[in-house]
Amino acid sequence: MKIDGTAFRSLWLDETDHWSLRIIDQTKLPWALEMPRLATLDEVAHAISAMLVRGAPLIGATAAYGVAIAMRADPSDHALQHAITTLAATRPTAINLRWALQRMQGVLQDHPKPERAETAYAEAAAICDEDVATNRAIGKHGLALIKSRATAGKRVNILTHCNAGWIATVDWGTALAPIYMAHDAGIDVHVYVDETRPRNQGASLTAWELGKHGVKHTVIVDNAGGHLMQRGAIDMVIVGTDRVTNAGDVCNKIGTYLKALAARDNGIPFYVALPSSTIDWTIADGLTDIPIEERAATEVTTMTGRALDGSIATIRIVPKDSPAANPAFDVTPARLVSGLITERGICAADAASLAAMFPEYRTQEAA
Ligand SMILES: CSC[C@H]1O[C@H](OP(=O)(O)O)[C@H](O)[C@@H]1O
Repeated sequence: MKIDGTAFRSLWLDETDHWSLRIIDQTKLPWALEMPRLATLDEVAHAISAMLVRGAPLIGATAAYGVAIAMRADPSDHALQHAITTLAATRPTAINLRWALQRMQGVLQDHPKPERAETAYAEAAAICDEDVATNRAIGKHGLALIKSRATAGKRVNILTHCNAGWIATVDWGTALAPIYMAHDAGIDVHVYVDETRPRNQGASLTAWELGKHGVKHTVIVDNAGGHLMQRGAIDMVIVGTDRVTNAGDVCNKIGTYLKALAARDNGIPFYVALPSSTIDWTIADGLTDIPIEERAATEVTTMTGRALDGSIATIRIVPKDSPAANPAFDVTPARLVSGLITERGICAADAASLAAMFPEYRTQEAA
């Protein structure tokens, strides 16, 4: 995607030191565009756990380069296992992290040590290029859904939750890819952007992305979505996901389940956009088998933003002695999902449809 006319991916190898990684620090958006360099395994691990980079596919791609950076420092078996273990521990919910690390380990574990670094960088680059192509395909399949609702030039109003845009992936995004393509095709599309407390990925990231691309949008508080659906203001919902089970249960940012319930109650289609790397073929029941990340209470009790004097400030919004809980994801049962927008097409959220669309992945036993 472009930022003020310049083409960007969410991560890239440093222009001078080709072994280190450059990222967009998403904790600084939309106030500042900072692109720090990650040169060590620990710097990559911190960038993922502290959400400088976030979004399931981007977490996986960044971790893949984390393995490559580790291999350049030390290509030993011990260093490879340490890198895999360190990166796997950064965030528990997005399956793309495990998928990418298993892929890197599979390529490297029996590979000659002197060639491990070069091979690791090549595999990480392949993961990134595949992600861009996959998301472009998701966009095209999702575009058809939006087109079907743009009858007679009618504006299509779409609600999305959190950020599943190009900065949650290597490029294009998942839930936002169809929206970008609809906008570029001249369809009158408007997006209601859930702010997405407590990290405000919608207010800070989705709004920033859509604004940079010229897509009409309105930021709303998380609790307004149901009200807008009841009053006919929403034509469809498209969200991203961090993990889908082999039976179609969807794990996504906290609050997604409530939007799915409101959509079902109002007869509004609820779509989930995802690459097949986000499907966990080893589990069926999302409620019992997907680990839900519990993040720091301070993400709930404080807020960070730009003060009116232009400075970046963090303020407390909860009494000092009040405890806070911060589950970062929830699970939407497959029965509430209208369809899964994948790189191979629209798939019903059920085991048979997923197995038919991805026959090579047959349901697997948990590792
Ligand atoms: C394209 S995956 C986007 C997915 O990841 C986000 O989680 P986080 O911001 O915590 O990494 C959110 O659940 C999005 O839907």
